[in-house]
Amino acid sequence: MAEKTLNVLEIAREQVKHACDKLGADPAVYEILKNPMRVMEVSFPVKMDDGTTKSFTGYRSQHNNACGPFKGGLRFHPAVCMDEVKALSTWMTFKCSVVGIPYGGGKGGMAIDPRDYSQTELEKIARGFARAIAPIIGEKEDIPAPDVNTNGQIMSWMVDEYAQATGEFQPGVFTGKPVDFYGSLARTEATGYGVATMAMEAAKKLNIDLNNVTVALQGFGNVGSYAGMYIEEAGAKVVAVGDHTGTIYNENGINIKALMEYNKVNRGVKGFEGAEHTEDNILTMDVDILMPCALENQLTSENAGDVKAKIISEGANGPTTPEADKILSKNGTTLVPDILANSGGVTVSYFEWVQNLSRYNWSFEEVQTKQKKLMVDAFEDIWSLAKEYEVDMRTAAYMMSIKRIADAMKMRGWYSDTPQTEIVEEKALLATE
Ligand SMILES: NC(=O)C1=CN([C@@H]2O[C@H](COP(=O)(O)OP(=O)(O)OC[C@H]3O[C@@H](n4cnc5c(N)ncnc54)[C@H](O)[C@@H]3O)[C@@H](O)[C@H]2O)C=CC1
Ligand SMILES: O=C(O)CCC(=O)C(=O)O
Repeated sequence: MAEKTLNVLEIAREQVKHACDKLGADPAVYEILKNPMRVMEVSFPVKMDDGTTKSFTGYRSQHNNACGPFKGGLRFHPAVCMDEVKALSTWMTFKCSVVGIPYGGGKGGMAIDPRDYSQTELEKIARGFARAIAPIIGEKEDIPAPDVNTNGQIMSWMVDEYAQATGEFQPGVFTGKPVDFYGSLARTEATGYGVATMAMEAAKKLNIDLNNVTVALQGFGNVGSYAGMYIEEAGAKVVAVGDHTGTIYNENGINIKALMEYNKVNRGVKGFEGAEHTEDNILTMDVDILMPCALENQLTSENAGDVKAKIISEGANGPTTPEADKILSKNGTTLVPDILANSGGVTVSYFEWVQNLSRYNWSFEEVQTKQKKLMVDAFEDIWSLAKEYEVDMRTAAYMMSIKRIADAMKMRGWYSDTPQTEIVEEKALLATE
C-alpha cells in the first residue's frame, strides 16, 4: 500500500474527514474545518551584515477560532511552505480542543535555516517577521510560540517588536518566552514531559513495567531531549537517539542529561562519547517505545511494517502518514497521536498566557501538576472512546475534539443542522458517482 500523498495539508484533511465520518458529523462541520479561516503571506527586507539587502518571506495561518484565539508556533526551517503551515495550524485547532484549552489553531513560519545567519541577522529577521504579522496577531487574537528552530530569545525579540509596532506592550502575545521575561516555569520542559507522560500512560494500560523497557528517540531538540529525560527518570532505558547529524546507540542506555549538555555545545548528537554511531534506522529498531520528535512523514507505508515498538508517543506534528497508521494499527501498535501526545507545549503556553494576563506567577510544580492532569484526563477519555468505537487513538482524539469544536461553531451560529433530506440526497448522489 503506497502513500496516497505526502502533502501534509491533504493528510490533515484526510484525518479530519475520517473522524467526521466516524462521528456522523453534519457535513457543514468538515466543510468549515477543511480550510483555514485566514492565511497571510508577508515579505519584508532585512539589511544583512555585509551591507546587502535581502527579502524574506513568512506565513501565518489561522485555522479556526471557534473555541478561542488562534494559537500555535512559528517554525524556521528550509522546508516551510504555505501548505505545511496550513496543515500545522489545522492540527493546532484539534490539539487545543483535545485538552480542552480555550484556543483555536494557528501556525506560522519561514523557509530559512537560522544557522545560515549571524545572531544580529537572526534578530532582524525575527523582528521583521513579527512586525509584518503584527496586524493579525494579538494577546486576544492570535498568540504565536516557538516551534522547530525558534526559541525563547526569538519570542522575546518578537514581543519587543510587536510593542514597537503597535504601541502596546502585551507580553502575552507570544508564549514560550524565557522565565526571566514573562515566561512560565515548566514551559521549556512541557512538550517533552507530556510526550513521556503519554508513553507512560500507554505502558500502564498495556501492563508494561517501565523498568524493563527500551526507548528509541528521533529528534533531540526541545521536545525529544525532555521526552528522553523524563522517560529515563521513570526507569526506562533510552538506547538510541537520532537527529539531523546521525544516530547513536548504547544497549546499556544513553545518559540523557549528559547528551543534553553535549548537544548544547555541539548542536547534534553525533560524536557523543557515551554511545556508538550506527547506520540502523532509528524508527525500526528493536525497542519497546518509540518517540518520533523531529518532523512530519517519518513513519510511512515503506517502514511502518518494520516498526517493532509496542508504543509510539508522537512528539512531532504529523510524523505518521495515514497509510502507516493503518499498518501500525493492524499490527497492534499502541500509538498516542501528536494532537494528544505533544499537547503539553500548548497547554503550558496557555498557563503562561493566563499568568501573563493576570500578572501572577505559578510554581514549577503547580504548572506541571496542572499539565499532567489535563493530559492524563484526555488520555483516559480518548482511550475509552477508542475502545467504544473500535477505532485507533488518533481517530478517537479527532472525534473528541471535532465534537467540541462543532458544538462551539453551532452555538455561535456558524452552521445549523443540515436538513436530513439533504444529507440523504447527498449520500445518494455520492453513491451514483
Ligand atoms: N517545541 C514545542 O513546544 C513543540 C514542538 N512540537 C513539534 O515537535 C517537533 C520538534 O520540535 P522541537 O523539538 O521544538 O524542535 P527543535 O528545533 O528544538 O529540534 C528539532 C530536532 O529534530 C531533529 N531533526 C531535524 N531534521 C531531522 C531529520 N531529518 N532526521 C532526524 N532528526 C531531525 C534536529 O536535529 C533536532 O534535534 C516538531 O514537529 C514540532 O512541530 C510539537 C509541539 C510543541
Ligand atoms: O506553545 C504553543 O502555543 C504552540 C506549540 C506548537 O506549535 C505545537 O504544539 O505544535
